[in-house]
Amino acid sequence: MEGQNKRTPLHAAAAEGHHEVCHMLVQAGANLDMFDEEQRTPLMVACENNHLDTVKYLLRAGAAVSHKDIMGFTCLHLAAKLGHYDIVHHLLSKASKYINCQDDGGWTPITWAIEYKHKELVHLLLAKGADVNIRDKEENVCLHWAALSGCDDIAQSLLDARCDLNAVNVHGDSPLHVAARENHLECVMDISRGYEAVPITCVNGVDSEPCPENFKYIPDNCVTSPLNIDKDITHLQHCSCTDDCASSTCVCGQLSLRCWYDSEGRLPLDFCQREPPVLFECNHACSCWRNCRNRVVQNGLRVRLQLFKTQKMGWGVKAMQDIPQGTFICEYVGEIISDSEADKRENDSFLFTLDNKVGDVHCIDARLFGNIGRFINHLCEPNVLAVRVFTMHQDLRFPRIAFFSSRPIKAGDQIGFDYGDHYWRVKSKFFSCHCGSLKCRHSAASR
Ligand SMILES: C[S@@+](CC[C@H](N)C(=O)[O-])C[C@H]1O[C@@H](n2cnc3c(N)ncnc32)[C@H](O)[C@@H]1O
Repeated sequence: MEGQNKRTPLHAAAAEGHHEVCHMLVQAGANLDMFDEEQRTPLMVACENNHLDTVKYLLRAGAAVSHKDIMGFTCLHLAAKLGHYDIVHHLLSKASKYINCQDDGGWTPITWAIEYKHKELVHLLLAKGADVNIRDKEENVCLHWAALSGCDDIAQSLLDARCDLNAVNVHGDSPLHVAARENHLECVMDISRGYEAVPITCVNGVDSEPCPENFKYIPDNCVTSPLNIDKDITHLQHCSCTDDCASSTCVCGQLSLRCWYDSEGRLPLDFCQREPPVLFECNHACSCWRNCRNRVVQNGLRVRLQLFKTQKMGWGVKAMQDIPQGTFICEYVGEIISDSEADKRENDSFLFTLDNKVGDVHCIDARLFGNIGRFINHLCEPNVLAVRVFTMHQDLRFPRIAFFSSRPIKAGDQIGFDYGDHYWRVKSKFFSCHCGSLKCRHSAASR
């Protein structure tokens, strides 16, 4: 029996959540999978109207989960779009294979959950294996939709699930283009503007301060006045290795005492943290290949980091993944200046001194030009240490400053190094340490 909109009595009972009536109708021979005008079945109608008991009953009675309506929506699409968490959860427990089913626009259930900002539902679908890189009819991936809806938590979860930040749709837009156009740059922004191999997001969950824009993100050190760094290739000490430079005969390894990197590019547990050796990586004068073992810092950032607003230390840097001890985190990049120039600069908050025993002292000033390293705060219980590294030049006055994890770091931990007692002797007149550690040595209370 069909009524208005070609709906059967079973559609009507399902729409109201009268599962006992549904049961009577099914017992009396009602067809479970009749379509209404929009090609929706009673199960779809129950899903749309969030009637969990009716959904459970109809599934037990044998209703099909796979049907699509005239838009190509399945039950999962309908429930995901409307944010019906329990219905989605139940459907997935019964028929998880439809999790990545596409509707006529090429959208999957998670796309709808993203567009309507159903955060918990997005997390559920991610946990159940939703594919975030499926392209819709316009070649958008999930991040495009997160950028459009402007939900930073969801964008972050999608990045963590390896959604492609560089995916380009048929209009030539990446998710960043979409976010920029919608004025939602705070949510999916890669503060490195694509200069790093992994995007660095920026999140402020503390106040309304926008992501810092008062500096230029640069991936390598720069100069603003001539410093005559010796980059003469004939001055480079180099190896003649034809293997992977893991052996003790590698000249570059010998310059560093030995090649410290293991096969994963990590420093070993016995690496001296109190006085780290200077590292000489292989360079373009060597005979080895670009992928030899003795090259890590020159390969750039590889771990996922986030710039975040701390409660009391301004901006800080957080790990977005577990990081084993000895892993290269990032470099401290900025403008290389002379010590005398550094003395003239009013703001010394971003200076890193390149002490050396060979000549004039220089500093890296990351105030105007810098990378993510400029946001790393002081921690009295640090989890990274600074190591001096030479890569494509060996002018001993200008080592690169590379941060390596000094202990295992958990996803979500703030990253920090020890600024040193000298720093705090000078700065304690103006402010005290807010690292929050029970072992804090520079807090107001510990003075
Ligand atoms: C290199 S910057 C680090 C990034 C900085 N938090 C920001 O928002 O740009 C150094 C400055 O951060 C702040 N800072 C870093 N560590 C701190 C700590 N443990 N306690 C208090 N302030 C800290 C101080 O203002 C310091 O001058």
